[in-house]
Amino acid sequence: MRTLQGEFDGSGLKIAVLCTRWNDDVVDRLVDGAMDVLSDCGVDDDDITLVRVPGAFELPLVADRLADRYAEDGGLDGIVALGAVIRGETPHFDYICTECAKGLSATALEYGLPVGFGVITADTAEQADARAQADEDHNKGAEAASAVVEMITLLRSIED
Ligand SMILES: Nc1c(NC[C@H](O)[C@H](O)[C@H](O)CO)[nH]c(=O)[nH]c1=O
Ligand SMILES: CC(=O)[C@@H](O)COP(=O)(O)O
Repeated sequence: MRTLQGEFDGSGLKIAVLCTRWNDDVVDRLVDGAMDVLSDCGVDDDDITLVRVPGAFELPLVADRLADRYAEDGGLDGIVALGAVIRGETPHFDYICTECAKGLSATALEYGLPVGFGVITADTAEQADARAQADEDHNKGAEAASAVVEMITLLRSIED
């Protein structure tokens, strides 16, 4: 039986980290978690581009624009999308979360580009805080970055 599995060797990879300004007290900790994982995987700091967008609703458009501009020429190997959407009084939360996830997934599929979904969707600030801890097992940014590196290497193994 043949098994295909990604690795966590990020040497030479070019990664874009997208993050929101909304809830930056949480999101900045997701960025820290993602950067720590990318560094641990051997991604060169000079090969990481950090892009800040207003909110989670804007993540897909910027992800799509980056993919369209850089994915084809080898200028981008993966995207880590980070945000924190915290439910309020109205259904606004649902629309933001749905469109954010749908849009990021559409870009991944359209360009064959790994996009890590590091967007916390929480009912309370406490839930969001619990998913942005320094411990990478409790940090959605670390989780998303790890998934991107693994997916890039897995997809390359399929192409071989
Ligand atoms: N409430 C949250 C938002 N709302 C803003 C939207 O994402 C968007 O920027 C606005 O609707 C303008 O288009 N964004 C978050 O990332 N997190 C939230 O909790
Ligand atoms: C998730 C959001 O958009 C947040 O701003 C909640 O806003 P609202 O209380 O108006 O639903």
